[in-house]
Amino acid sequence: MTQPPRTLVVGAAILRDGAVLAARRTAPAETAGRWEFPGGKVEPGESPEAALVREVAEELGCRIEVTGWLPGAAPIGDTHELRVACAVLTGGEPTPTEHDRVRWVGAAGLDDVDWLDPDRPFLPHLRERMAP
Ligand SMILES: Nc1nc2c([nH]c(=O)n2[C@H]2C[C@H](O)[C@@H](COP(=O)(O)OP(=O)(O)OP(=O)(O)O)O2)c(=O)[nH]1
Repeated sequence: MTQPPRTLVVGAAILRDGAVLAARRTAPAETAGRWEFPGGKVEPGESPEAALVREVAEELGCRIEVTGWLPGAAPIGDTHELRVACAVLTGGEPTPTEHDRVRWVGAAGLDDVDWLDPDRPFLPHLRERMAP
């Protein structure tokens, strides 16, 4: 039987000064305390880039510009999938409204962060983009 398409979740790897912004989730309980790329579900009729700009404005009160997508997509459970784009800040300073912490992580510290599992396959690609 054909499976229905997975709902796309997009995450923004916001890069500045050789570091990426990680955000710590507060809900739901299964994901609280784990770190992720800010973002969320793409709404019907919305482009992935527009979803990222919207979600980051909602979650962090700042503006970003998407600079390119990291390769691949990672399953989230049975129904969703994650794609991650690199982005740069174009206005404002990230101030979390839904996460309880944000932090800038350098390439050397990427593996030490307690990322959500679907985020991990993107880390080698991200490290390449962060190389000086
Ligand atoms: N935003 C984000 N979600 C991720 C990442 N990795 C990962 O597994 N997820 C999962 C967590 C959630 O189950 C799902 C995204 O849900 P969400 O709650 O952030 O999405 P949303 O803002 O559109 O929320 P909603 O109100 O529509 O539920 O994807 C990631 O790096 N960023």
